[in-house]
Amino acid sequence: MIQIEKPREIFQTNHLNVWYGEQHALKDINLSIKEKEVTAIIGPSGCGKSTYLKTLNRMVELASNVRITGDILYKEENILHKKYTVERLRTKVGMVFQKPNPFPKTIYDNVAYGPRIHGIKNKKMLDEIVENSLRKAAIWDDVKDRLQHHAYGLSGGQQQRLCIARCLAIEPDVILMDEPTSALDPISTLKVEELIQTLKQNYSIIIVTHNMQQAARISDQTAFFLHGEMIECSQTNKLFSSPADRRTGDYISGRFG
Ligand SMILES: Nc1ncnc2c1ncn2[C@@H]1O[C@H](COP(=O)(O)OP(=O)(O)OP(=O)(O)O)[C@@H](O)[C@H]1O
Repeated sequence: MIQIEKPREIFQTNHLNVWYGEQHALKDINLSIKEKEVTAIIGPSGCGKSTYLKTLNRMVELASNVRITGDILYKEENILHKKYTVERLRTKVGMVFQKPNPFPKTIYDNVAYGPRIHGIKNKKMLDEIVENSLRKAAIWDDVKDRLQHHAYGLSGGQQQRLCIARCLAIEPDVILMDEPTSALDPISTLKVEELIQTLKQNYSIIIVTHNMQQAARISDQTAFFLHGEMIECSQTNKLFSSPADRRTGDYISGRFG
């Protein structure tokens, strides 16, 4: 008998609550993120999408007066446990932001930055990591003859793929993407979407997007958030064709948000 392997869960959030002071930004979120799939988080402005993403790499802790309850299991270990260090987490969970944010350095040094921090000094090894990461981010051909040029000389779309290469250089398992194409033109957007489709063969990707067509095009499962609650999460085809909750239907058909 042929056994079809089900995707494993890489992240599991159980009864997750986040407050910024009095503001209850995430309310009892129970969500499983599957390995080597693309999970899209959608919902209107202020519903808690970015907060959820930033909780997964504990960036949310940078906000003042933040309080978190519940569990976040990454490969079955609770990352909110005080023994789990942020440094350890960030080697496994990389992040790409809305606006491309290369460091004010050369293209090479941007990608080599993470590996150098982790103690890799050997030039040949760094050269290999830089080339492989740029290839995986589908930008090697654009930059291979100008690795020592400043990253700011690249177009916005190229800068975003460079930031993805920088993230891949630390060999993460998970890539968090917070509206990664919202500052890009349609052609660059298409390239990044194609890249996401390729990357999911090896990485688990969680993407926050305002663009519902984008969620429908590139994700396997979609979660809809509203006022800090997760209203529903299901296979993307199902969520967009027959949502279980009326509020999801209203949002995806443009009745609000
Ligand atoms: N650092 C912070 N301090 C206080 N409140 C915050 C902070 N960050 C976010 N919030 C509040 O938490 C709620 C959720 O914000 P969040 O940024 O997660 O929403 P979002 O769905 O990502 O919104 P958008 O689509 O506009 O980016 C909002 O009410 C927001 O004002």
